[in-house]
Amino acid sequence: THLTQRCRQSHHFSVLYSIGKKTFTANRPSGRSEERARPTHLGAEDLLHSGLTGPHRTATTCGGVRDDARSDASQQPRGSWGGPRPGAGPPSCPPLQPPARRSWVASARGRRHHRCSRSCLSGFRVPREHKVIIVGLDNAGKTTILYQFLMNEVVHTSPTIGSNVEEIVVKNTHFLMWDIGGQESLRSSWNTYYSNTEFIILVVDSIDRERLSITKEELYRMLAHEDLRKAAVLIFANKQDMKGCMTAAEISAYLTLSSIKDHPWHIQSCCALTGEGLCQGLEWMTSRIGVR
Ligand SMILES: Nc1nc2c(ncn2[C@@H]2O[C@H](COP(=O)(O)OP(=O)(O)OP(=O)(O)O)[C@@H](O)[C@H]2O)c(=O)[nH]1
Ligand SMILES: [Mg+2]
Repeated sequence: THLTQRCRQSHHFSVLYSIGKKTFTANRPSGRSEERARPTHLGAEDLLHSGLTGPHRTATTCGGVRDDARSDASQQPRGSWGGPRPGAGPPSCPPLQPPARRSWVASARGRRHHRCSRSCLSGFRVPREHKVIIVGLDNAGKTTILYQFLMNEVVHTSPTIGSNVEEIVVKNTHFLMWDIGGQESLRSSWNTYYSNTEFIILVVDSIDRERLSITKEELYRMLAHEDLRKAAVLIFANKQDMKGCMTAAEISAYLTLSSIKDHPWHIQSCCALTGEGLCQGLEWMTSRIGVR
């Protein structure tokens, strides 16, 4: 049952079925692992106040919710399963009960299954899903963040080839989150995920100063794309546990976020390993729903 649930959520429905066992278990290659600094204490209060928001004016051109927004998985490119490896320590299936210490709920149900049971059995209206893409350079922590949202724990990851998709429910708001592989060779295909996107989550590795210029290029390329004209941007300054990391304010200055006037944006420092800062980011997203 667990494997079936996981397969329903994955793009690789048929591939995983053909495997039939947990042979997709693999750890991140050792070359990708990082030496972790001893986590510094990041209080929830610190992180709560370590976010910056823009644009600083009446948001008449802000994206908010698009009426035509539909999250249709069938329109999306097929990608490889680069998500957490169920045999690598954490449970192979998300918990069916929401995590107790967060106010939001991660849905473990596959989208198709979810829709069918709601509409066929109970007659409730199918909740509208808000499409989110999670982008950023490789090794930034995108997949780790996605599964922190979903399972409230750290999973072992391997570089994502293609994408992972999960439904996250926050205070009755349904987000369909696409975590897209960030390796250089994959970035040119990010645009195939853009249609109907309401939120961009850009994950920055706050210790990776050398590649921040590449992140900046990618950010402005995305903002110029017609399909993302109305998208709001949440920037996660991830890996705040690492010694010598850049602060959210430094990253904001480098990325010249204050110059972005035509997209609502918010930068939030976080640590995907502890989950600190992630809720604040999600709260900003939910606060944008319905804002025009
Ligand atoms: N120290 C620290 N390590 C982190 C944090 N978030 C993620 N990592 C580690 O960073 C590495 C890369 O994480 P992933 O989530 O796989 O990165 P990704 O952005 O999905 O990478 P691609 O799939 O290749 O695009 C893993 O070893 C994670 O454990 C964090 O907040 N702090
Ligand atoms: Mg990944």
